[in-house]
Amino acid sequence: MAKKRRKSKPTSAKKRFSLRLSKQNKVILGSLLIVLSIALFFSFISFYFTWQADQSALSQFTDRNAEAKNLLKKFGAAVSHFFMYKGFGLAAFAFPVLLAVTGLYLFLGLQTKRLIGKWIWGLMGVIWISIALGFFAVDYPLLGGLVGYEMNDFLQDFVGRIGIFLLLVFVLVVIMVRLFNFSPEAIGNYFKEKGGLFQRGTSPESNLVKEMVEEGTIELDMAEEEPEQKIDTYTHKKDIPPLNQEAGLDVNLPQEEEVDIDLDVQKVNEEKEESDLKAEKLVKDFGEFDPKLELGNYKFPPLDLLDHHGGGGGININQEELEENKNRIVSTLKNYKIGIAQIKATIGPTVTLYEIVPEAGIRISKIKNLEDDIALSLAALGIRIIAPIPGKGTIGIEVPNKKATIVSMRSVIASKKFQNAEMQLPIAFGKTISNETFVVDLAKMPHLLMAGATGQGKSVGLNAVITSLLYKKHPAEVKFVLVDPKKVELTLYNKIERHFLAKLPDSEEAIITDNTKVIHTLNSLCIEMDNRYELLKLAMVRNIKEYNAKFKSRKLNPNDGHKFLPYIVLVIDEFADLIMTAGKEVETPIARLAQLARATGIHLIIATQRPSVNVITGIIKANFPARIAFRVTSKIDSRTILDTQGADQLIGRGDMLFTQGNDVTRLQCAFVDTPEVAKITEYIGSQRAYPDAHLLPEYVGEDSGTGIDYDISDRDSMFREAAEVIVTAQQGSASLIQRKLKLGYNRAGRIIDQLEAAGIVGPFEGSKARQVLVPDIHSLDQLLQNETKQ
Ligand SMILES: Nc1ncnc2c1ncn2[C@@H]1O[C@H](COP(=O)(O)OP(=O)(O)OP(=O)(O)O)[C@@H](O)[C@H]1O
Repeated sequence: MAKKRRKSKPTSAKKRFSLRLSKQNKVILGSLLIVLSIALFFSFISFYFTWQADQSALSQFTDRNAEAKNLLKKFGAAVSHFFMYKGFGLAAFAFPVLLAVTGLYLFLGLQTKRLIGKWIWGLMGVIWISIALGFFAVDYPLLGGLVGYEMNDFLQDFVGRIGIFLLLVFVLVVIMVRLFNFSPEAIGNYFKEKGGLFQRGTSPESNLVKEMVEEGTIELDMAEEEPEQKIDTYTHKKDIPPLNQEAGLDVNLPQEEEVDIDLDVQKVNEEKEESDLKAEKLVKDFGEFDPKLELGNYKFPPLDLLDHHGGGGGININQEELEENKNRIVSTLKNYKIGIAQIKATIGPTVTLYEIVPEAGIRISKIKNLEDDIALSLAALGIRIIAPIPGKGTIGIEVPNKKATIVSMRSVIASKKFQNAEMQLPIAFGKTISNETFVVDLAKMPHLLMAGATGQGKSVGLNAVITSLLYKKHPAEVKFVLVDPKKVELTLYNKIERHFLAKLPDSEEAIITDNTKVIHTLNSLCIEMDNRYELLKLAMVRNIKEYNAKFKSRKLNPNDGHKFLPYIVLVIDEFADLIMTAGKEVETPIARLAQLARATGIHLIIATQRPSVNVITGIIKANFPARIAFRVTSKIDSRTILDTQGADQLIGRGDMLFTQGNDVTRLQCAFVDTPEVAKITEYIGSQRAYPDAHLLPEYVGEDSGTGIDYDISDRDSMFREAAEVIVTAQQGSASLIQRKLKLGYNRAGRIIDQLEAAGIVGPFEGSKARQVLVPDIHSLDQLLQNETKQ
C-alpha cells in the first residue's frame, strides 16, 4: 500500500508535465531542437576552418561592423568557441547529435523517459573523448578542448600519464559493458550465430534425408556437434533474469493513469515496447528458447529401422492387365450405349484409375445411374465409380490391380514431400491413386475419425500416424495420450513413456486400458485445455503456434506460469467399446475437446470397428470433419463415416478413403509392421529420457469432491489467502489459486475441496469453474468468524 501511495505522486507530476507539453508543443520543441542541432553541427565544422579569423569577432559580438567567417556567423563562432575551444574540442560534436535525437523523440511523440540515459551516456562519452584527445594529441589542444587539456593537467599531477591511460581504459571498458553489453558470452554468442547456418543445415530432420544418401556418416558428425551447443546455451538459461523483475512496477501504471486517456495509451505502448525490447535483448544475449534443450542429445529414429516390404522397386506395370481392363470397360459401357471418346489410365499401388471422357451428348447422370450395373458387369471386387471426378469433366472407374504393391512406411517417410513438410503435425498416410505421397497436417484437420471393419488396416493406420510424428517431432514438441481398451494394440509404445507419452499424475501405466481411467483422462484433458486457454489469453495470442513462438522469443515470462506447450495427440483405438460402456461420460468430454481443443494444440484421433450411429453420434460426427474409412461391410456403415458410399467397395489391407470435408481421396495406407514399431520404440526408449511421462492435470472425480467434512484445524495454511483470492475474483477454480498463490495443482485441488466443505465454493461442475457462494470479502470474514465461534 505504502508503495502505491508513494508511486502516485510522480504520476500526477508526470500528468501535469504531459498536459503542459501537448502534442503540438512537442512537435514545435522537437523541430526547434533538430534545427538547433543542425546549426550547431555546421558551426562546429566551420569552426575548425575559421576559428583563428573569428577570435576577434568574439570580443565585438555586439558590433555590427565586425564580421565573423563562421558559416553561422557570430552565433556560430560564439557557440563553437564555447563548446569546442573552451569546452570539449572534437567531442562537442556529441551535442548536436544528442539534441537531434531528443528533437526526433519529441517530434515523433516517442517516450522521452529513455532520453535521460542517452544524455548521461552521451555526456560521459564527451568527457572521456575530450580527456583521451587531450592525452593523446598533446600538440593539438584544440582537439580535446580546454576541458580535455585542463583535466589532463590536473590528473597528471595525481596519477601521472600511465595512471590517466589506465583510467581511460577502465572507463572505456565500463562504457562497452554497460552500453553495448560487451561480455565474453555475448562474443561467444556472436560467433555461434555466425556458425548457426551450418547447424541449421544439419537439423535432425534434414539429417534423415542425408542419411539415406550417406548411410550414417552425417549422424556421427551430428552427435559430436550438438551437445556442445546445447550445454553452452543451457548454462545461459540459468542466468536469464526473470522478465518482470524490473517491469514489476510498471505493470500497475496504466491502471493508475486512467484519468487521462492520451497518457494511458502512450504508457501501454511504452510498456509493450519495453517488454519487447527486453525480450529482444534476452534473445540477443542467450538465443531463442529451445524446448529441445533438456533432451539435447536426442536422436531421431533412422530410416533403417523401417522395412521396404518389397515395395522398394516401385509399381509394376502389367501392360496386359491394363489392356484387358480397358477392353472390358469399353465393352461394358457399349452395352449400355455409352460411347467413349477417350480413356486414360493412372496406375496406383493398389488400384488403377481409368478416366473416361464420354462421347459428346452423353449425360454424366446416365452413367451415374448405371453405377451399380457397370460395377457388376466388370465383375471385380473393389471397383468404385466416380462420376464425375470432382473438378474434371471425366468419369473415373477404379479397378483393383491383380498384384497390389505394398506402400512401405519407409518410402513415405523418406519422400521429399514428408521430409520437407512445413507442418505442425505432419502425417504421411500413404500414397494416392496416382502414386503420390499423401501428407496432411493433423493440426489442421484438426481431429480424425477412423473406422473400418476388423482386419482392414486400422491398427496399421494408427501406427502410421504415430510413426510419422515420431519421425518428425522431438519429444519436447508432442505428447501422446494412448487409450487402448483392447490392451494389446498400443502396448509397444510403453517403451517411449518418458519421451512421448502423457499420463495422469497418479497412474502407473501411461497407456490407458481401463474405462474409468479413460473418463478421468478425458476430463483431465479438458482441464488442460482450459488451463492452456488461460495461458493463451494471458499471452494475448490466438493459438498454440503463436503462443510457442512468443515463448521461444522470450516474450513470455515463465514466472507468470508460462511454459512451452507440447502438442497433445489423444489416440483412442477402440471407441465403440468405450461409448458402449461409458456413454455420455465419454461423449461429453470428447465433444467438448473436439469443439474447442484445436487452438490449444490438443488433437483427437479416434478409431472404431463399429461405425454405427450409436457409436459415431451426431455430436461426434459434427466435430470430426476429417475422417478415414477402411473397408466396411455395408453401405450404411460407409455413409455413417463418410456421408457417402464407397467404403464398402474397398479391397481391404490398407485401402482407404480419406475426406476432410467434401472431396473423398482414395489412398493406400502406408504399411508399418509391429516389429518395425518395436524397433522404433526400442531406439527412442533406449535414449536419455525425461524423469517421468508428461503429467496431465489431476482430475478430481465428481463424487470425490462432495460432502467432505474437513476439520477446521486440518485446513491448509494458505486456506484463508485462497478463499480471499477466490472471493475477490468470483471464480472458483483450482488453477486460479495455483497461479495466484504459486501452489502445486494437488495442493490447490485440496484447498478447493476445503473451500467447498466450508461452503465458500459450490460443488464440482465438470471442467467449468465452481460457483463462488460468498459475494465479497466482508461476508467471507463473517463466515469464517462464525465458524470459529461454533
Ligand atoms: N497398409 C497396409 N498395407 C498392406 N497390408 C496391410 C495394410 N494394413 C493392414 N494390412 C494387413 O491387414 C492386416 C490387419 O490389419 P490391422 O491389424 O491394422 O487391422 P485392424 O483393422 O486393426 O483389425 P482389428 O480391428 O481386428 O484390430 C495386417 O496384419 C496386414 O497384413
